[in-house]
Amino acid sequence: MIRERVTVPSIRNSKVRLGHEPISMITAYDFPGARMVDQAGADMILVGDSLAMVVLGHKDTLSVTIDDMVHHTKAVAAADPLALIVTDMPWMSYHTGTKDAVVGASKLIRAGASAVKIEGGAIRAKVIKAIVEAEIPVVGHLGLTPQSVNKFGGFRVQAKSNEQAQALLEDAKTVEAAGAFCLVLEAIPDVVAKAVTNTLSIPTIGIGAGAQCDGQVLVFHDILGYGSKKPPKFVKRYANLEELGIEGLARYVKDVRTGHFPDDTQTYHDSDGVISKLY
Ligand SMILES: Nc1nc(=O)c2c([nH]1)NC[C@@H]1CN(c3ccc(C(=O)N[C@@H](CCC(=O)O)C(=O)O)cc3)CN21
Ligand SMILES: CC(C)C(=O)C(=O)O
Ligand SMILES: [Mg+2]
Repeated sequence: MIRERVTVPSIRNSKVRLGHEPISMITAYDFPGARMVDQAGADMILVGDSLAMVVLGHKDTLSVTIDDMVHHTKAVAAADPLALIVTDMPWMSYHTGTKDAVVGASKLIRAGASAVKIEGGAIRAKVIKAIVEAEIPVVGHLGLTPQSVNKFGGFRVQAKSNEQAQALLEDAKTVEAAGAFCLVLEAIPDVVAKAVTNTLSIPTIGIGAGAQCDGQVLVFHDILGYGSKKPPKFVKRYANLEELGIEGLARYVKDVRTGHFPDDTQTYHDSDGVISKLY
């Protein structure tokens, strides 16, 4: 089967209950990463603000700016993936008013994203609406919204009480009504994600939200075992890139030290014999 370019309408229509297979989404932050994700056949690439943590080594996602997200979106878009590129609106790029939010979102679109992602429910309805009205597709994000880390007092599983679960369902309806075309659900009990998935007509994409969502997303570095920090419970590791990488790098270091690199195949010669005496 020839893979087609993934579009916003094709994702919007991908509810599992309508017979579609689950949506697969993976983060990428640069050109080689985007190539790998696209060649793996993922439907969507998320240029996540998790970039702050997994690429830059910071303790949370609050340090990255709209300019950082533009920079990395350009690198991902340079891979010209068939997967749909969604870029996170970073912290404080949509909290200061709808105009700032729309201008910020437009920068991400000009950098090569096809949609932007916004964390939060009812409190962000106005801003989601404004961006959608500017004809920029929006992905919602509820549950463990990492930009709320200081409010939550850490990266904690959300919607664990009946009251909070009901509030999350209401937020999800509000995000859909505001015009989002899909919704990420992060670190919530599976029963809550199931209720949201069954209630909404836009697809849900889970990360630590159980198997009932219309899709799944994980961080590139978590899937590949690239980066040494302990990943969250919801991660399944499919490779150990760090181990593989260290092994390759160590062989290079050893070859340099023992004089086995470079050899003739990696060396240029004066093949025309024109270089005689050099002083
Ligand atoms: N590598 C990585 N993977 C991610 O999925 C990810 C990031 N970084 N950075 C941005 C956010 C932050 N995320 C996180 C980070 C930590 C936990 C975590 O430690 N969770 C605990 C449960 C905490 C509790 O509720 O008590 C766990 O053990 O899973 C969860 C999500 C998800 N995102
Ligand atoms: C974890 C996903 C959903 C995300 O927002 C990110 O990678 O920044
Ligand atoms: Mg994010």
